[in-house]
Order: sequence, then structure tokens, then C-alpha cells
Amino acid sequence: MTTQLDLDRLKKAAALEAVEFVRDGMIVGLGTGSTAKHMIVALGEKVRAGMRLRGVPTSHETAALAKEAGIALIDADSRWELDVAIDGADQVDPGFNLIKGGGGALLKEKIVAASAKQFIVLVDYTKQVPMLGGSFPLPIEIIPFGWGSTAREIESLTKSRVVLREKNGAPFRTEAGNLIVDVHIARIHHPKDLEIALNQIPGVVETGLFIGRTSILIVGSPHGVDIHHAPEQ
Ligand SMILES: O=C[C@H](O)[C@H](O)[C@H](O)COP(=O)(O)O
Repeated sequence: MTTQLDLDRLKKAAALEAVEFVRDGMIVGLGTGSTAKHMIVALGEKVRAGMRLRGVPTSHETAALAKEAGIALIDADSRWELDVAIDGADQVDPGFNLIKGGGGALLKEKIVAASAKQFIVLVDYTKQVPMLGGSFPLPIEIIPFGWGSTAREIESLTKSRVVLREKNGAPFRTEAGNLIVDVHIARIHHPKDLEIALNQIPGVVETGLFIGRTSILIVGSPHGVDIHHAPEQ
């Protein structure tokens, strides 16, 4: 049986491989979550060893971790061009497509991934699935105004249960002040089409589907760390 502690070791092993892709002088998009945390700590070690890096954080939590690690941060409002973004994921399919947003950071994460020349994704092997959906609901960030109607539209499009995410008994708010609904879709057969269709619904800000964005997938598993390069999109 693989325990949480074992999984954390695998996430760390994947993170250590990921930072080897970072070179002196790079601007790095810093993901959010328990896997990204290991990557930030490892980058901090590189900075202490003399590497010059600047980071763009995808959440307040990541910004705090990066500062603690000694990574200089770029002003969130400036016009950046990232060399690489490194982040975790909640699910990954054989086509390198992802579900993200388990921690509610998907909007900034997608903006950062989209502006990076390379997007490196880190997972432990349990996140690999033959098809997206099922074991992990799809998070969608929506505007609070009229959220019930937006949720109904999502429900009718996906024919799936839509649940408003809560935290401490109140609706969860993203850093942009929006809400998250988690959509329990059994099998996402056509993730790209679904992403496009969801983005047509008024009130949808962004979905946790990351389609065709992954450049490199790094998987930590009990037999070692595997590095997969995605085909050019
Ligand atoms: O909103 C959160 C992010 O998309 C995370 O990258 C994702 O949930 C994976 O997190 P973890 O590495 O903690 O499993």
C-alpha cells in the first residue's frame, strides 16, 4: 500500500528532476500545491548555490513559500515572458491533458502556463489515468453573480452533478474573488471540445482542463522517476 508519506516522497523526487530544467537567469512560473512546494524548496537551494532566478507565483501561498526560499518575485502586474512554468496536476491522461484546480489556483496557473515557453508538469503515478474524469471532479471557476444559473448551464452541458465548493462552511473564494464548482463527470471523452464548450457559458471564468499545454511530464513512481516529452502541438 502506498501511504501519503510515500506519495510525498515521489512528488519530491519528481520535483528534484524538474528543477534540473531550470537554467541561470530564467524567469520561472511557480505552481501551487503539495508537489509544487517541493519544486520551490529545490529552486531555493539552487538560488542559495548562486543561480539567478526570478519567479512568478500562481497563488499567495506560493508567493510566501518562494520568498521564504529566497526566490526573487516579479511584480504580478508587469508584462512577463516566462522561460518555464512548473506545476503539479490532479489528473493526467495519456495525451498529456490535465485536470487542475484541486487547490483552487487554476486561473493564475493557466495564465502562467500559457505565458511560458515550456510547461513542466509534476505528478506522482497515482494521478495518471486512462481518461480524465471519474476519480477527480473537474473544477470550474465562475463569477459569483448569477452563479446558480451558471451552474445549471454547466450541469445541462455536462449532464453531471455540479457542486459548489465550500471551505469552513462558506463558499470557497478564489484569489480573484470568484467561486469554484466541482463537476463530477464520469468520463471526459473529448477534453478539448469540453473546454471550448464550457468557456462559451457566460459566467465561466476558466476551467481546470489544461489541454495541449504540457511540454514535459515528470512522474514519480515506486520504481523511479520517468520523464516524458509531449509531442509538439
Ligand atoms: O489549484 C491547485 C493546483 O492545480 C494544484 O497544482 C493541483 O491541485 C495539484 O496539487 P497537489 O500537488 O497538491 O496534488
